[in-house]
Amino acid sequence: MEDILEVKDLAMRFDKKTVFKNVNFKLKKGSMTALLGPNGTGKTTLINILMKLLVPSNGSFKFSADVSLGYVPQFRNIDAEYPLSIEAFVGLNAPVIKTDKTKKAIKRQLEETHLLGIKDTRMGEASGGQKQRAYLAQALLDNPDMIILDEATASLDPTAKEELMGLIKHLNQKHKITVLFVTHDVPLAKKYMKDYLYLNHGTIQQGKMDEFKGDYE
Ligand SMILES: Nc1ncnc2c1ncn2[C@@H]1O[C@H](COP(=O)(O)OP(=O)(O)OP(=O)(O)O)[C@@H](O)[C@H]1O
Repeated sequence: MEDILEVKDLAMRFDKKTVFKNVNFKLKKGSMTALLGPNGTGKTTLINILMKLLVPSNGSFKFSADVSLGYVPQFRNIDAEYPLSIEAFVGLNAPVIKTDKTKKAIKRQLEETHLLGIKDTRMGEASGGQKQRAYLAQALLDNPDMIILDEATASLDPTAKEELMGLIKHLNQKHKITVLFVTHDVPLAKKYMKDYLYLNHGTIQQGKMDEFKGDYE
């Protein structure tokens, strides 16, 4: 299987503090990888570099040609008063004037993420799992080849976690979407992901998820 991402000698320093260095890895198209590591080891920093929100101090990375990336953040910045409906929120990732084609695409993603029945619910009053699926639907509007989820299951209850992960697995199997999933939840990663990247002590290791033996859980 072809690579979708190649990371070479990546390093990140903030002022004098080196977060990581010599980070090298490749991800295959259609792979499911957990990005693990203790707090503060640079998982979010690495994602921000891949999303081109940060410029690395050293090294380079390359996605395969024409790759479309989707990003699913944690929903923590949505407060109870947030006025938009789930449908309108998903549509934020589309032009303001919605053509019929766009409206259909939004409907399809609401269906895909099991939100169509509650599309008029206000985001502010949606449950954590529903909010997270709305972020996922938003990211899916771009028809991504790869999605990056940053601690998307943190603060969800067990049922919502399983539902989100089931959906991610379905997207991987049905649409061959490559998944990079940042998490602290090793059991969940063992259940749903195939490979791991483990960021610790300033560098990275890669392996098969069922063989992961990190010194933290
Ligand atoms: N803009 C910045 N300026 C200076 N230091 C930063 C900046 N962003 C992150 N850091 C530092 O880089 C280190 C890695 O942070 P990062 O948020 O990437 O870790 P993380 O592995 O995602 O942590 P967590 O699991 O707690 O989310 C931390 O020590 C953090 O304080």
